[in-house]
Amino acid sequence: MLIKLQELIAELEINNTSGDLTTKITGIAYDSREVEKGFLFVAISGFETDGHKYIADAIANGAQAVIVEKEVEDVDIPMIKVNDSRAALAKVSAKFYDYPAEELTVVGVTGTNGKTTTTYLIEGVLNNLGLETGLVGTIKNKVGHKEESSSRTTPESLDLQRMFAEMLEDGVTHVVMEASSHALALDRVLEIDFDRKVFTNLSRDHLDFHENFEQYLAAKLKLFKSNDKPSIINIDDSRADKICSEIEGEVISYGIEGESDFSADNIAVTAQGVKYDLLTADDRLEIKLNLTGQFNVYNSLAAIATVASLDFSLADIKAGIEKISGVPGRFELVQEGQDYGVIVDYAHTPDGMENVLKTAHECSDRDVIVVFGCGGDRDRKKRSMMGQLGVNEADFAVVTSDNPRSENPVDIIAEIETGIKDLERDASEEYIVIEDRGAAIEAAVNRALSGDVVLIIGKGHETYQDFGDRVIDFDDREQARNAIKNSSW
Ligand SMILES: CC(=O)N[C@H]1[C@@H](OP(=O)(O)OP(=O)(O)OC[C@H]2O[C@@H](n3ccc(=O)[nH]c3=O)[C@H](O)[C@@H]2O)O[C@H](CO)[C@@H](O)[C@@H]1O[C@H](C)C(=O)N[C@@H](C)C(=O)N[C@H](CCC(=O)O)C(=O)O
Ligand SMILES: Nc1ncnc2c1ncn2[C@@H]1O[C@H](COP(=O)(O)OP(=O)(O)OP(=O)(O)O)[C@@H](O)[C@H]1O
Ligand SMILES: N[C@H](CCC[C@H](N)C(=O)O)C(=O)O
Ligand SMILES: [Mg+2]
Repeated sequence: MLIKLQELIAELEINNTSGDLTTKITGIAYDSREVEKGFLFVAISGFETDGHKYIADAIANGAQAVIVEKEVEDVDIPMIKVNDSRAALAKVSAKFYDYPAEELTVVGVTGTNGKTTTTYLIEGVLNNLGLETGLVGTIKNKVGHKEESSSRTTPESLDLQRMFAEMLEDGVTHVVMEASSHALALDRVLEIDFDRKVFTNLSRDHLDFHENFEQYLAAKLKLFKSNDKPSIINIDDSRADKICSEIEGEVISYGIEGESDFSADNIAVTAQGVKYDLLTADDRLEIKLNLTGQFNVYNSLAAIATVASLDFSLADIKAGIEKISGVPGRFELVQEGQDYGVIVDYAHTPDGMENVLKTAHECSDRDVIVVFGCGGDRDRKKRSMMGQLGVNEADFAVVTSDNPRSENPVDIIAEIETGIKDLERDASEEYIVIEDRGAAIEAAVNRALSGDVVLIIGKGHETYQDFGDRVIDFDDREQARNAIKNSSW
């Protein structure tokens, strides 16, 4: 593909340019290491380093032009100076791939918890309706006929536009994607005109990145303010009113507590799934999900409301959603014939942890043993809160390591324990610390008695453990399976 630089930058707000703008561009990169001959390099001032430092590397790799947001001297390829390189990247990427999102029906899901699950449910239902679907999110990216592994929840704008273009080529008509707060704040989804926008819930997370809760909310709000297409909103969330007040288009509400367009009644939770009556203005319909927990009633209501708003019948939606067997690493049961439950879940926020512990108790009247840690280089304040939840909401906790990244796992665990030590009672007998995650899972499994539930949370579908300087293969489900086999059971 070849495009004139002039055309590529036509929609940008430009401060000044230098060099020949009729130069032909063969591709775009925001990382100098990805630049190939004839590429446009977009220099971004990052959090860790600064793309402007790598312009010479980009040129050495074949860059034909560069977009900058800072004054740079001695660059002898065409240069375009803008105010905001990330926004410029989103715009040139959409242009380069000829605005593929405009040809697709794009559903964006945001919220602290439940994005992945809700996108899987929506995509699963649409797929069951016979549509060609694409999926972009934490677990994987389904790009037309192929699957790509995912390193982030929402990819960079350039990567997203490339995926959309490939999806279109493969005949995809509907794309369901997670829109993380990072993506919204960093303009990764800037040039996407979402057809439906879904809000799951808001609780604390990522307060290492967003300065405070209000900024976190503001990032999420960007999705709903982006256009006047319908928004599907969880009306039971305490921020729903604020979000609805900012929405210009139609609001379709769902919830369990308040009055809403899509609500649930007669909820019955078991380890295998949850059953409820779906209520709309015109219908009452029993829904039997293979996913469990009250939180999945919310996720499924969001999915049903979204697909219904795209003019599909509730009967077809029910048939589709009931076929979905589960989402990898989300309340995933590990069964090796043992007489106690072992569940792997991705809860990694206080809210997610509380919900999942509540659900585990609903599935068993015996003890719930939780295994958890907290990720390094992420929100530190949640650590003590999760420590308290571990001993307060479970019958026994095994505190361990998650992905320590650049931090020392011992320090992270100490911060988790601070919450426990702050409690008025002496909770020292209610938990143990085992830093090695595999050994922690083994200890929890060995402790389980008939009917108990071992809940291993935080890593869900992840198949690695990130120690910063090395990443090892690690899968909670596999570890649990081996621990069960090796136990006296
Ligand atoms: C905080 C954050 O989101 N950071 C993202 C951001 O990094 P940054 O701005 O700090 O980049 P940087 O490392 O300083 O580098 C600056 C620029 O120089 C470039 N560079 C760098 C080195 C070099 O040799 N040549 C070169 O050109 C880089 O490609 C970059 O464009 O832009 C980078 C390029 O797109 C991203 O890779 C990086 O994601 C990091 C890896 C990350 O961990 N992000 C996480 C926190 C994230 O985005 N999480 C959300 C939410 C998760 C959820 O709750 O589901 C997600 O959507 O996944
Ligand atoms: N609607 C919900 N409300 C609260 N907790 C939920 C909800 N849905 C899922 N959870 C819990 O949060 C965990 C993560 O769920 P999911 O992966 O669907 O969320 P996510 O928003 O995609 O997370 P991430 O931001 O890390 O990608 C689940 O394993 C479950 O414990
Ligand atoms: N997408 C989230 C997932 C966190 C999962 C947990 N295992 C951790 O590593 O903290 C993040 O990158 O913040
Ligand atoms: Mg996700």
